[in-house]
Amino acid sequence: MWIKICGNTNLDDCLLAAELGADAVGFIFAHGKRLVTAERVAAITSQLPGLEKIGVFTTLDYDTIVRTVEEAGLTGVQMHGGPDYTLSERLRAYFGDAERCSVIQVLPWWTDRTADQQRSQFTAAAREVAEDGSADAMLIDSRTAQQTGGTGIALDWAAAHAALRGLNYRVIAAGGLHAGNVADAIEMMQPWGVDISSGVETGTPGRKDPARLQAFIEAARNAAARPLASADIR
Ligand SMILES: O=C(O)c1ccccc1NCC(=O)[C@H](O)[C@H](O)COP(=O)(O)O
Repeated sequence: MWIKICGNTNLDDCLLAAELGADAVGFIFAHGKRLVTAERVAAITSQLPGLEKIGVFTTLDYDTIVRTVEEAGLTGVQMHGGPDYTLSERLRAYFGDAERCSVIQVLPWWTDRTADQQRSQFTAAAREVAEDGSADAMLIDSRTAQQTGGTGIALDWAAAHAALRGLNYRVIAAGGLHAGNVADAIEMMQPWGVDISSGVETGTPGRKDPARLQAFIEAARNAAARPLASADIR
């Protein structure tokens, strides 16, 4: 199970995430409570060996993304403004393989719409990401009319899983996860990875709570090690 801790703003939280066994840390280059600059992130990533460093973008501007990846020392891009297949392909062509820079396409799950209202559009978008093939994974995240990401709201994992059925592609589950619900999310969605931000914070957005961080990573690792109760393995 690939585990990403998102919305970081300081080195200490990233070092702790690495020590506790996270695979990736994320930084938000989009307006909101956890916005960071490339300069600030460069000071963090230069002291973080061996961990994936993912930049989260709502912009679809190719030049801005490439420049930020290079200035901030990132190893991956999470595209919250799309999906945009042309941009994904251009980033893949520029950076080469995922070793240099992975590309994650975000598919929104609208928490203010029912599963029936969004299923067909969601499934069509997921199929397009899979058929296009230029992204390394698709990340399913809660979206509201007000917030593009970092909502802290859980989505309907079973409905999302059903809408993704038959797709042979890496899926990352996100949106409102925490130590108490990640096992259910893993059981119901059967993702390749999980991503969290708000659920490992207590007060200030962008500051991670060590106890919550540890509890989340342990819960995700334990859940991933258990055989699935459901026989429905994608
Ligand atoms: O966190 C933000 O402020 C943000 C703003 C715009 C786009 C994405 C943003 N965050 C992305 C994430 O932190 C995570 O990838 C994901 O949304 C999970 O967040 P959470 O529900 O808080 O666990």
